[in-house]
Amino acid sequence: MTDLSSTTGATPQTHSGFVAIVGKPNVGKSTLLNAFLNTKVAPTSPRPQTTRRGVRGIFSSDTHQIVFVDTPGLHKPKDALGKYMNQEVHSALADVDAILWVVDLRHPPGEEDQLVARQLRDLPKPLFLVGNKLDVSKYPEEAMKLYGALLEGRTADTQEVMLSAQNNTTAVAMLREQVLDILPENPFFYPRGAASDQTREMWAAEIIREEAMKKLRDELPYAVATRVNRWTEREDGLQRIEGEIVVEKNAHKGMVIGAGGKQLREIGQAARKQLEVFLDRKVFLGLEVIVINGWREDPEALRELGYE
Ligand SMILES: Nc1nc2c(ncn2[C@@H]2O[C@H](COP(=O)(O)OP(=O)(O)OP(=O)(O)O)[C@@H](O)[C@H]2O)c(=O)[nH]1
Repeated sequence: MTDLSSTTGATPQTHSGFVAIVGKPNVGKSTLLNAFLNTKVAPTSPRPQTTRRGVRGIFSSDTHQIVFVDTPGLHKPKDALGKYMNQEVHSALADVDAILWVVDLRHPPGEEDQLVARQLRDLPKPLFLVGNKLDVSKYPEEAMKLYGALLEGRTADTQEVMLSAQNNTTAVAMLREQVLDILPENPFFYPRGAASDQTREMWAAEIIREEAMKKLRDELPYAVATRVNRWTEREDGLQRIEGEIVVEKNAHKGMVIGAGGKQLREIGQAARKQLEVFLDRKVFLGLEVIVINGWREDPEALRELGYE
């Protein structure tokens, strides 16, 4: 990056743009986003399809701003929620200036990667193929070649990077620099200090959902949504947050609450701990489980829960 302002005396030109992070579920997209920003704006969990909304994370330097659009993992949809998630990916790709395609170097490409590659091959936008989980991959170079081959014939700018989003802050910072370098000349889209466009309530609800998804078994993790309805701050700094875990059937309610309320308590404790770390404040977290029948197939309920 060259800053001409010191030699010309002109106001420094700003560069900014939207960059989508795409890839199949569970490859580490949200982990990479959080690493780019050195903070937690997106939920991560060992379960695929944790991310449901195109969360935006924002990184700003003096002259450059990247607005990251973290997308849900592209997959074959099974229900209206799944369709919503895939649409989020399509619209993210149409609106961005560059794309980061994250792949898991532990495995060769599968059907879902081919699905992603098909969407990316003819897209006339700069692309970074990011081979992630380098720390735990046995044959990273071989895997990377196979992923690269899926893009054969692509004419737009394509760069390849292998790294570990979880453990390699230097490589992540270098990739961020490469992305900054290709941003078009634009005014900043967000204030310099902003890290995300989510409200604090949406952010907290996603942390609660992350903890719920980690604890729940079988299909249940995908049948829960979360929201935060009240957030008040006491004079001594205590944050009082009241949230709901939404399930789609009465029968699921007890499964989330667990015997004697044990499981709900554990979800609440884990979420509260995370919230306290990130807010650096004491948190009281009240959690309730409510039923909205068949919410995953109900457009109105999906809207109400913020999936629109
Ligand atoms: N060993 C290792 N694990 C990683 C790395 N990056 C991510 N993970 C783990 O991979 C899992 C999935 O990470 P996420 O960031 O939630 O993946 P995602 O692609 O956003 O997943 P979806 O929300 O399903 O689309 C988590 O358990 C992460 O801790 C890495 O570089 N190395």
